[in-house]
Amino acid sequence: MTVKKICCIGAGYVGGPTMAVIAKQCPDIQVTVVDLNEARIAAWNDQDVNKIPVYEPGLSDIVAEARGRNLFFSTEVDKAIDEADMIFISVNTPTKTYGAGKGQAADLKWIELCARQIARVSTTDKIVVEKSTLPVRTASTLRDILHHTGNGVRFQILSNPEFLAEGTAVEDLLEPDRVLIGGDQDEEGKTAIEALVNVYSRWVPRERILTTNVWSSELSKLTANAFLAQRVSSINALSELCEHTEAEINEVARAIGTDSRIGPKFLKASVGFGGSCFQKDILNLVYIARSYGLTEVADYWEQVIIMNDHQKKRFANKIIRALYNTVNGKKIAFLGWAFKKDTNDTRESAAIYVADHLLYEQAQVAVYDPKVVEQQVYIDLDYLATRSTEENKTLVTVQNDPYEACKDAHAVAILTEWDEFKDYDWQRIYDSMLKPAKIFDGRNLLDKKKLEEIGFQVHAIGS
Ligand SMILES: NC(=O)C1=CN([C@@H]2O[C@H](COP(=O)(O)OP(=O)(O)OC[C@H]3O[C@@H](n4cnc5c(N)ncnc54)[C@H](O)[C@@H]3O)[C@@H](O)[C@H]2O)C=CC1
Ligand SMILES: O=C(O)[C@H]1O[C@H](OP(=O)(O)OP(=O)(O)OC[C@H]2O[C@@H](n3ccc(=O)[nH]c3=O)[C@H](O)[C@@H]2O)[C@H](O)[C@@H](O)[C@@H]1O
Repeated sequence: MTVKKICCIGAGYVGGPTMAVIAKQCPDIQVTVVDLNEARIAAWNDQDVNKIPVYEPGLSDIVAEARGRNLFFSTEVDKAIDEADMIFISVNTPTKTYGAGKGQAADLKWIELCARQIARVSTTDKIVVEKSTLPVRTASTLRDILHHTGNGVRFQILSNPEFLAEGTAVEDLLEPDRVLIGGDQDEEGKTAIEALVNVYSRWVPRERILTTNVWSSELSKLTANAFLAQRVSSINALSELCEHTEAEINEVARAIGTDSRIGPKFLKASVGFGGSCFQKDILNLVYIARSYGLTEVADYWEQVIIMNDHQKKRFANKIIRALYNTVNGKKIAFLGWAFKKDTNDTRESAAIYVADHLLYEQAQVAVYDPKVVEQQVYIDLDYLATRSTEENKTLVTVQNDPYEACKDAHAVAILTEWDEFKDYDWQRIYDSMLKPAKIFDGRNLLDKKKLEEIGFQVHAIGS
């Protein structure tokens, strides 16, 4: 079967970039990305491609090339579903905030709504692809809904989890380590798998396209994120030990990373991992394991989250301690608010939690981030519901100029590893700060020796 029309439900950080790349690489396939969020679709359609809602290096060029040719963004969900022969579901699957599984299980409300909508409007056979990250066995729910329409339309369900990382989405999509496709192992299932393999194989070497049964594919996505996050928590755990023993975490990371069995990636100690997925997916894994009565398995993975929470809190406490145990009324400049560099995404960013902890102690926080807009900072803090919106507005300012953010500050904290921070005029920043001027480098980004020569007191992670 040759795919001619693709519909993707969900125009977010995954749906937008993945579909833009499919459209770029497959000019003969019409790709329509739909979303209920009108403002988001309007932004994807903005004449000025620099105003698309997801900031990713290289993405605006791809959108400019394909949009209007074979890439479309629309709010007409029913129409796009009915016209497509392959439908990707790429909607959000956040942690449940209510009811059974609150705080751990994935909220599959939006997934189920999509399945019901597909069941309701489809008049021709479809391949439905799980692109969202889902608990293992979700395909059985989709199957139950889609196979009981009674209108004779046939559906095949595939799992095709996405492994892109934000900030490098375009290169990850153009040159993925692997593409994973899970499907039923009968004839119809294999035909559906092959149809999707044929889309990716236009640009991904065939040997990098792995095919499995649906359940392995669903579980592999949660597992990959759990392993990656576990590495960060492992190195962060040791960063604390380094701070007590004069060992240097960067040196330890290099020493272990050169062992080819361990490998050098994902060993950067930090203020803690953030992002929309690591925490949510591990909590989901923990919940699934518990639901099967696997207490030891659940406890094992939960520790990754416990360690991460500890690291964020530890960083905030370190600032408070170094500022003589009181930050009340003291200005602390935050360089970075996004959860990592090269993205405007702030979901679960460590910066939010560090700020919240300092605000609890009545600090004055001045935030500068090259890509995060002012309103987002307040939305993130208000979401925690720790204090009133007015109080957040009083205690936190958002600056467009990093030098302004650092002026008259008692301390500067690096929360995101934006490259530009390395090139700032640190002498100028030092001169404008209160003394002793302190830097808390939550990313081990800056040149500690140079800063100390200027006169800063530098506190790095694991050093
Ligand atoms: N953000 C990332 O880097 C990655 C995310 N994922 C997974 O991909 C999924 C999507 O994540 P994001 O793109 O970050 O989420 P997002 O929140 O940026 O985008 C989801 C979009 O789906 C839309 N939506 C929800 N229900 C809808 C419906 N019934 N009809 C039409 N539109 C609907 C929302 O309005 C929203 O714009 C999640 O399951 C996530 O775990 C997987 C890999 C990477
Ligand atoms: O499912 C997802 O959403 C995605 O989650 C992560 O991607 P992402 O969260 O975008 O970014 P990462 O590069 O993984 O970074 C996650 C967090 O860990 C932190 N990190 C990462 C690496 C490291 O060595 N140290 C460290 O603190 C980052 O600063 C960031 O806060 C995975 O890397 C992707 O493969 C996956 O598709």
